[in-house]
Amino acid sequence: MLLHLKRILTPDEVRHARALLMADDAPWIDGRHSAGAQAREVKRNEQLAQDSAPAAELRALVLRALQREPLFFSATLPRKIYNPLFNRYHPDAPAYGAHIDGAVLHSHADGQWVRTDVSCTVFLSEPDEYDGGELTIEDTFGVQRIKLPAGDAVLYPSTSVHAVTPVTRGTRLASFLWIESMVRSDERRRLLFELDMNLLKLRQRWGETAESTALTGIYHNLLRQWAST
Ligand SMILES: O=C(O)CCC(=O)C(=O)O
Ligand SMILES: [Fe+2]
Repeated sequence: MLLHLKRILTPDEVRHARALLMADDAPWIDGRHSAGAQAREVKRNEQLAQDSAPAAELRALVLRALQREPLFFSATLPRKIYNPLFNRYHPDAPAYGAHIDGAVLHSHADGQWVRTDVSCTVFLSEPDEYDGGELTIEDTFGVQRIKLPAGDAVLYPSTSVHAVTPVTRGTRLASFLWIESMVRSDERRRLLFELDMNLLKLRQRWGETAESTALTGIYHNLLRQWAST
C-alpha cells in the first residue's frame, strides 16, 4: 500500500529542520557509508552523520510528528521505528538508483534490530526548489512517481524496488525511516487500514451504531489474530 500523509510536520518544524540541515557546519557525509553492497553501486547522495547533535534533534522532531499522526499509526501499526535519517541530493550527489532496502537494519541510535516492513520518506524541500528528485516506486499498479510538498510524507512497502531520479537543479532534503509493523503482511495491514478508515467514515455519518460497534470488534479481533507484539 502506498499512502500520502499530508502535513506531517508543521510549517515551523519544517523551517527548523531546514535551518539545521542547511547550516554551514551540518555534518553531511557520503550516503554510501550506510548502504549494502547492491545499493552502494547506485547510491549517489549525502546523509547527515547519525551521531551528530543536529541528527539527534531532528530524529526526535520527526518521531514526535509521526507519533501524533493517527493515519501513520493506523497504516503502519508500528512495533519499532528505525531511527529517522536525513539525506540530500543535488547535482553533485544527484540520485539513488533502483534498489531494495535491507530487510533487517541495526540502529546506531538505540542499538536495536528492526525488520523493514514499511518505508517512509518525509519531504523537507518544496517541489519547485529542485528539478528531478522523484521517488519512483514499483508496485503492482506500475511505477508511481512521488514528489510532495515540504512537510508531507509517503509510506510504501519496503518490499518494493524504488529509486530517486537525478536532481539536476537545486537541492532535495528529506528524512527517511523504516517501520517494523505488528502486522508483517502488507496485504493484511491494508485490510485493517481500510476497515479502520471506513469505520471512521461510518461514525462520522451515523454516529455510533450497533453495526459500527460490531465492526470495531471485528477490527480488533483481526488485529488480535495477526499482530505480534
Ligand atoms: O530519499 C528518498 O526518498 C529515499 C531514500 C532511500 O530509498 C533509501 O535511503 O533507502
Ligand atoms: Fe531505499
